[in-house]
Amino acid sequence: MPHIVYLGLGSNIGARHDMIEKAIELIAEQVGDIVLQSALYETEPWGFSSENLFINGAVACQTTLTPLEVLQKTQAIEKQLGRTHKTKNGEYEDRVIDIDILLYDDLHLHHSQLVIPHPHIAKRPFVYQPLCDILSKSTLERIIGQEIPYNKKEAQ
Ligand SMILES: Nc1nc2c(c(=O)[nH]1)N=C(CO)CN2
Repeated sequence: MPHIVYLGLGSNIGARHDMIEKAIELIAEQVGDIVLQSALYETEPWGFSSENLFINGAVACQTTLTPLEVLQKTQAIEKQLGRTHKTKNGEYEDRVIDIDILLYDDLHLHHSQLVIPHPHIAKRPFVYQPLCDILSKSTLERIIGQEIPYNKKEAQ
């Protein structure tokens, strides 16, 4: 039975658009067909300071993998694309590529390595803006059980 996994993508150093595109190609090969793809947005670093703006996007991917298998694949793809480590002292830092699992169908999962839905969707515009390109805000709010402070028309 196929599932739909929503992934968030971000890059703020190097060839940012190329990195995101390359990540999407590898996701299509290793996780499953991309069924929807958001616009790419240039965003201010959120939660830390850096002069390097991010490119953020999101995709919906049809997969037969389990959530933990998706995590293994996306972490392997991050490594393939040159990501060396996740964080330094638990603080955010510049990164060539970041792939986050945002949603997996309407599953709620609490695992030591993985929490789904991604716990910070509702407070991170760089996550919910692209996600709302490919999923209705009301569906997203129903799945996460929280309201999203977002108005697509005002955001143009
Ligand atoms: N704009 C933006 N800010 C961030 C991002 C990101 O992808 N985009 N990722 C972070 C850690 O995951 C921390 N801050």
